[in-house]
Amino acid sequence: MANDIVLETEALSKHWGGIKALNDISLQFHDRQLHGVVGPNGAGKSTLLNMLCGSLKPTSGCIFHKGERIDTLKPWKFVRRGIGRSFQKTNIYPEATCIENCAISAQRRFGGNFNLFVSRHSNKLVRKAAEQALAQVGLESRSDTVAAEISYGEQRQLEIAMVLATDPCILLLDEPMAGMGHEESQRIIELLKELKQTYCIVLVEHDMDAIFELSDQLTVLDNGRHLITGTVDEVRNDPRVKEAYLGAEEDDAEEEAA
Ligand SMILES: Nc1ncnc2c1ncn2[C@@H]1O[C@H](COP(=O)(O)OP(=O)(O)OP(=O)(O)O)[C@@H](O)[C@H]1O
Repeated sequence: MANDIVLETEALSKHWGGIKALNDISLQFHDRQLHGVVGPNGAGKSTLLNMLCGSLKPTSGCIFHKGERIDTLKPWKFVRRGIGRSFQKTNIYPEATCIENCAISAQRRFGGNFNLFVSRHSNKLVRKAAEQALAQVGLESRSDTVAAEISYGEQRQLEIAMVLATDPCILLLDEPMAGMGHEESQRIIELLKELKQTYCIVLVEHDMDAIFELSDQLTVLDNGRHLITGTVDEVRNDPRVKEAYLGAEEDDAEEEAA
């Protein structure tokens, strides 16, 4: 195993009854690279992320983190190992300030809960981690603003900060640009370009321009199957990919016409 592979799946499958949400997927994710995952609706992208962060157990197959098998571990152990995940829908506490949102996440790194018995030292560490995470995404000026009051784009940035506050080495990001305008997406693209110099990032995203711009490796899933993994150019020119997407577009057009 090349030593820059930080996360690996081997013949990973998730079946629900007769539904093969993901079937026999073997992938390697490298340190300091952004690995895009795309595919038509229902391809299995979120299912893959859910298994990579431990919240869903595979039906069969294995997941390795730095060569050690982890798919049998509890989800909190994935967090402790530095595997952090953001969600498709904004997952923040709207009534809490930005710094409090990050502190709640950072707390997971230090293993405690907010309570009267947390030491002053660990409170300081939590506060520092939260401040650092906010600064990483460029939201330090929003530190004391209630999360509900910042813009939608900033809320998505905050969600990335909340993952960063858990001190990850791997970021699993589920559609961080969903619902954003061009300018806001551009801000996230620049942020991810910077973050991928430090972290392994697995990015599920429907915005193809963003995925093409950001991905070092790109995987296409279709109907639970692995279609191809390669560079952006390799993937773009692959006839199977065009077919998977054109097929999907034709179906959409037929539905709209009906
Ligand atoms: N809890 C579940 N029970 C049964 N089937 C499920 C469950 N979760 C997902 N599926 C099915 O698994 C398949 C893959 O779903 P998944 O959400 O991973 O796709 P996706 O590529 O993320 O789709 P989208 O782009 O629409 O978010 C779909 O057919 C979906 O209906």
